[in-house]
Amino acid sequence: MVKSTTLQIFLVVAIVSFFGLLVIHRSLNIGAFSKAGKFIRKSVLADQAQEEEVPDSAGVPDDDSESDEDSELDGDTEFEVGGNFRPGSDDPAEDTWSNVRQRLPKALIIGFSKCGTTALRTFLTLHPNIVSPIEEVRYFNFNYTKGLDWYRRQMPPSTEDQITLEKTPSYIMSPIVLKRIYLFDSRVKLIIIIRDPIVRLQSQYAHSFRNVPEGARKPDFKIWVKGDSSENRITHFVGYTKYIRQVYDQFPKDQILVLAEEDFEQNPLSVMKEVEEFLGLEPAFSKEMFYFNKEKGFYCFNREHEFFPTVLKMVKVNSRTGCLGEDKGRDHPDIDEDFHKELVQFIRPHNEQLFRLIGKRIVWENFE
Ligand SMILES: Nc1ncnc2c1ncn2[C@@H]1O[C@H](COP(=O)(O)OS(=O)(=O)O)[C@@H](OP(=O)(O)O)[C@H]1O
Repeated sequence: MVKSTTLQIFLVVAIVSFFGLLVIHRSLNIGAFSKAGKFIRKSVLADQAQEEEVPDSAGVPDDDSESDEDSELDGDTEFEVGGNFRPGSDDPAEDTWSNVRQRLPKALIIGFSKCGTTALRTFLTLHPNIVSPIEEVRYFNFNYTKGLDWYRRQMPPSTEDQITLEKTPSYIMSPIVLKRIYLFDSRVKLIIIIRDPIVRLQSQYAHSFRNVPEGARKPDFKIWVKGDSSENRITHFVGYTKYIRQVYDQFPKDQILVLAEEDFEQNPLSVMKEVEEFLGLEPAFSKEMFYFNKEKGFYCFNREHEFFPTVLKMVKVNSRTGCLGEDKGRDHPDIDEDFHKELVQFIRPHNEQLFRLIGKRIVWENFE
């Protein structure tokens, strides 16, 4: 009798405790937390799956173009919400705020590596109507299978009146990639920057052997340039005509702007104004935005300019000097006189073809 009463009491206490705990659990919304946990884990896994390296199915030749990752910089490279977002009003109720989102590019810098593409992209972000991701996204060649939504998510937030600009100089190397870009947006604006082919070779050489310790032997420039039959660097680095013709074959000419690194290096403002007009933007660039840094030997950002703090969120620059990192502006190798003559003689007819194609002549010191 006593035993059964104890058992009954025990059962009642157990049932009451069970329901009590259930109520507490619900009221604390623990279930919702664990659901949220599951959701977050799922999203992370999905993101990880998307981040996995996808082999290049387009067979795009590797031009050994440099990733920005190895820059030695001390600038603030974090995006803040808004990136280049400069709302006209501080009032969040204003319409502008609700328009802020990540948008696909309307303009691309598609080539060529070692021709000032980083400096061009970086300086262009000074325009209040241009936003640009800090890294080369390489969507149309190496990350194509990740899909457009992934591509969009690599872009900084922007407002409706801002243009998103992406630069991946290796896009120009493959007609398959150009076709993909056309299918993505047949009206996209394309910017191409070229450089004296001999200087470009020197720049690539300096980049390729950047990690060889001081005093250690580097391969001879001439041997490196000639390579073996499968890797003739002259064909690869001098073939502007072939690659630009492929762009002209795919896109209307008025969507393509060809610039010269030499013009940009010596007078960034005039080149940037040309880009501004090409993109149909209101004039915003001014000479006060830059200064020539003698030590660096290049134009750099003027840190005093009111736009500089905004730009710092989108670019990798040295926040002390406003210059690009040490990976830009490297020392170039000397060229033996006879080999220089040989190069000039070989490349000159290619240049003439190029000038005819783009409809303008460029003054290249090595060919004067
Ligand atoms: N303002 C300014 N600051 C620094 N560097 C400048 C600038 N303007 C043009 N350049 C030249 O840009 C060259 C690098 O070109 P890219 O940025 O296209 O190289 S990469 O393909 O993205 O690696 C780089 O080549 P190297 O001199 O061989 O390093 C520079 O000469």
